[in-house]
Amino acid sequence: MVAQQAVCTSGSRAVPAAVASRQQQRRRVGGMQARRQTARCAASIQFAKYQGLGNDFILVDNRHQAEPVISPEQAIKLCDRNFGIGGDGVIFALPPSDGTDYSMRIFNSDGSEPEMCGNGIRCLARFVADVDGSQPKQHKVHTLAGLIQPNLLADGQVCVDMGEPILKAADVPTTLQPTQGEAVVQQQLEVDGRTWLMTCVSMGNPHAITFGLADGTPIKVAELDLPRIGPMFEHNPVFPARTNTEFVEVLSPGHVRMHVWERGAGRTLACGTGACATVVAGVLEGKTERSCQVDLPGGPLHIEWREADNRIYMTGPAELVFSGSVTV
Ligand SMILES: N[C@H](CCC[C@H](N)C(=O)O)C(=O)O
Repeated sequence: MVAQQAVCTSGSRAVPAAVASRQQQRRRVGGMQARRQTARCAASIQFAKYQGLGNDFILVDNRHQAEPVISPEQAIKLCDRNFGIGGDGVIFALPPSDGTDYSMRIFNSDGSEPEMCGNGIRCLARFVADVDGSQPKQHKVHTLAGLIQPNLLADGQVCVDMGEPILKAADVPTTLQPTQGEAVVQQQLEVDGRTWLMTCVSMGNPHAITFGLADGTPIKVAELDLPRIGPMFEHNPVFPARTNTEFVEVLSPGHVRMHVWERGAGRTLACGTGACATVVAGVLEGKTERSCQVDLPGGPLHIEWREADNRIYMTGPAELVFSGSVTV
């Protein structure tokens, strides 16, 4: 995206001399302001494109300053797949906080800022290790969802300690009524003229998971019309912060298939926090084991909701696609 130059084109109609010279003066000043504006705004930014199961991100090493060098509005343009670099979001490595190695922030492709991104933090850990030339090891990352710890494995995969799930309805957040203590499990929700059974889980960001309808009809992911029904869940008033929505088909207690409509990014090929939330929901609903393979359109993630510490561990890939520079 090249910085916009203000281009003034003056009409060819005749005007009185006094007015013409005032107009000429204004044009001169305007031109200088435009050049100054362009000079002030234009900056060439180095980036790298990474993807985790096709959930792709523009990564920026922003550890030299606390504020992201790209604004949410610029992130929208950079994520555009025709007029920009293309991506599901922009992720920043920022200076450390509270004794961590670095911090993470992310802007979705709609410019909104989520608390956390599972595929994204795998990509970020790989990116930082590539930039620093460091060996595989555990990173401590400060995020809006708290401390998250990606571990770069020797086989190239990344295993992330995603912390504990948040189940209290008000903290997801959702206004759906709890059904199991403070948790919303298989609660009914009318969408698109059908009654869905929803389980709500936060991984720092909100997720609404459904395995099927109240009449017992199970999800068949191949039959979903996500572009049509996804926004009906994302913007539903029972989700005050909007929501990511996961549609899950059970293949076996240790193996599910999941398609996702993401808050602020729409249909993506994979969602790491969504896969974690899916396994939590599956266990709460008695449909899956705590250790489960989640098949997404972009590929599989392995998720374990460890009983011993109540923490969720996600293992999957993170790969460099290309790097470059962009003027914003
Ligand atoms: N769109 C999500 C953030 C990205 C999550 C997803 N890409 C992941 O891998 O967890 C939200 O607004 O909560």
